[in-house]
Amino acid sequence: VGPDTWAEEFPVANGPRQSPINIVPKEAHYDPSLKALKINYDPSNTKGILNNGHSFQVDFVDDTDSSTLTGGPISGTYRLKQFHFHWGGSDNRGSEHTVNGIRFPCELHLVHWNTKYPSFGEAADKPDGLAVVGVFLKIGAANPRLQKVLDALEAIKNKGKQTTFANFDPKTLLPGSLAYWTYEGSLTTPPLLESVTWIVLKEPISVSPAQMAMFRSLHFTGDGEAPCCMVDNYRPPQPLKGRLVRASFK
Ligand SMILES: NS(=O)(=O)c1ccc(C(=O)NCc2ccccc2F)cc1
Ligand SMILES: [Zn+2]
Repeated sequence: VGPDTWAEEFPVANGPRQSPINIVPKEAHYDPSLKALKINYDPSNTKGILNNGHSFQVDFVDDTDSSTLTGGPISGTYRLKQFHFHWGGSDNRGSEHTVNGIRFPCELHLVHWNTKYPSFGEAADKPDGLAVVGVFLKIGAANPRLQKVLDALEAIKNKGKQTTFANFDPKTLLPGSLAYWTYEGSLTTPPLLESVTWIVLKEPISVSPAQMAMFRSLHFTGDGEAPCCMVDNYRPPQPLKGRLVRASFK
């Protein structure tokens, strides 16, 4: 049921480009040819918020190029599909990527698909199909931009619940610096497809302990089931298998 059993049904779980990974900054290669990230999101594309039973996600209308990611390590235009988070049962764990073995309490993923393919579903199994921007959350002051998302959670406490969520600009969740590490990886949940160019921002954003408690108030379980708090929905770091991690900064 957890990450240790996934290889039985999804053999790619032991593949050559699995995610997440532990990032060792000293072993990352600064690549001066890496471009700056270009992120343009249209808040009116916000479609709704859903408890999918393993996280919650905010979905976006992705039938036009109005919310896109370009530049950085990618070529072409990738459209924002959704963003979601991974978090722990306590503040000492929760992120999927780690930095020098340090785990953050939470990690944000902004999921984009390559418009050279007709849809997310078509892009999801191509080696250059997806690009996910990862942002670490670090315990500190309450994050007012995050609070708007967290205020919607009481309406989607249980698996399968969804509600309207409008006019949210995910760009407000990004840190001041867009400096990043990048490597070729995979989805971190089944089907674990090896189709993701990972772009992990170096600078974390803040989250308060009270805000972390709001993440942990969600349930993995559906209405009528014995409630089970949604926590520790992260996959631990996977073997690097010789992959290069590049840095956009010195
Ligand atoms: N944690 S993450 O690496 O950012 C991640 C992002 C997206 C998915 C996803 O869309 N899964 C469903 C799915 C997968 C493949 C095809 C269609 C799907 F709906 C899973 C993991
Ligand atoms: Zn994720």
